[in-house]
Amino acid sequence: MKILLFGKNGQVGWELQRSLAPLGELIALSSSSEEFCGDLTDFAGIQQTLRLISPDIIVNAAAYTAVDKAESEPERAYTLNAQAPAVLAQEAKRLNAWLIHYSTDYVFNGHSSQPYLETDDCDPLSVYGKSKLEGEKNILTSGCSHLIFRTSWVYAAHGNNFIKTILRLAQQRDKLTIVDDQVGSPTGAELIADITAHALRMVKQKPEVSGLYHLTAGGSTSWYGFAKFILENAERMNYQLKIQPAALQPIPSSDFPLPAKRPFNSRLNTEKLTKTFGLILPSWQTGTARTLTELLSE
Ligand SMILES: NC(=O)C1=CN([C@@H]2O[C@H](COP(=O)(O)OP(=O)(O)OC[C@H]3O[C@@H](n4cnc5c(N)ncnc54)[C@H](OP(=O)(O)O)[C@@H]3O)[C@@H](O)[C@H]2O)C=CC1
Ligand SMILES: Cc1cn([C@H]2C[C@H](O)[C@@H](COP(=O)(O)OP(=O)(O)O[C@H]3O[C@@H](C)C(=O)[C@@H](O)[C@H]3O)O2)c(=O)[nH]c1=O
Ligand SMILES: [Mg+2]
Repeated sequence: MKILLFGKNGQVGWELQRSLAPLGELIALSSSSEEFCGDLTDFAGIQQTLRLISPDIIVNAAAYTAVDKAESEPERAYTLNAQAPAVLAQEAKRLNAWLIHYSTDYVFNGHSSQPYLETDDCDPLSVYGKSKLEGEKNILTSGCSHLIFRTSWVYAAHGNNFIKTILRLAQQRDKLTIVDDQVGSPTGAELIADITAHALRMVKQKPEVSGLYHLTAGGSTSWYGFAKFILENAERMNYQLKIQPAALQPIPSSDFPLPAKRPFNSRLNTEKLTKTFGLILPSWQTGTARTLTELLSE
């Protein structure tokens, strides 16, 4: 089995390099790869790469993920998040290959009080969310076999994320205010990569699993709850903090204006995933604690 991975240096891409390696021949590309074009803004180059390699499975971990910057750079966000997946899907269809892709909780408006189902209506509030939703639709309508995993609040030891931002700010600032009215599930890139590999072991025997799945860690919290958990663990691990966990200040989103609007409710219902693939999803605290150990014991 030949697997072609795009976006190998991102949070999820990095972990996929590890989790997909035992499944077959893995070719992992970044935007600056030299032997094959891995730049998803170069559609002709990507098409050529796919035709030369002719993979059985295409995994797309590359994306435009700068949520606020996307508001002023919509063309680039749409190129990477909507049009590039369409090119990958067309080629997957042609090659009879599977396309594995990732999407986001930000496709929802967050007005619901329940965790969102795959069948719930989408209504993204931001350019990032809109561009990701268009990417999903382009894959669905292409007719290729696919797995689209919608995940949320991704962190990892490798890459940039909320955990690293909070650890840095807690060493620099005297005061830290964190929004407490947006809730979701912080999800480790390790978990996403491991579940991707698990699912890929099944697709050959069960092609009917093709579809869209919500994939997050278990449980939920607010960004404030996430930050507090990070600092409590960091303190226990003797990480020098200028701000103690109890000094973090919960605030409403309205007190933290940003260019992009975020959903208040980002919780995703993951039953379709756990039932289809026979999985149990560990709590967000388990993965976060593990990543903190990895980061702070270096
Ligand atoms: N981060 C999050 O909180 C969440 C992410 N997701 C989704 O999960 C997926 C993985 O996200 P995550 O790992 O966090 O993303 P990262 O931001 O960590 O990585 C994105 C990767 O995309 C690559 N990339 C950017 N531009 C290009 C390009 N022109 N050609 C090829 N690659 C490019 C970057 O590589 P390079 O540096 O080489 O340009 C980078 O490695 C994405 O689909 C994202 O939308 C979903 C929910 C939450
Ligand atoms: C740094 C910081 C952030 N915040 C708030 C702002 C925002 O509402 C929330 C999270 O901030 P961030 O900018 O880190 O997160 P954001 O970029 O919105 O994260 C999103 O990324 C994309 C790619 C996704 O797909 C989503 O699932 C989600 O993970 O925390 C504070 O309240 N205080 C702070 O000091
Ligand atoms: Mg961000």
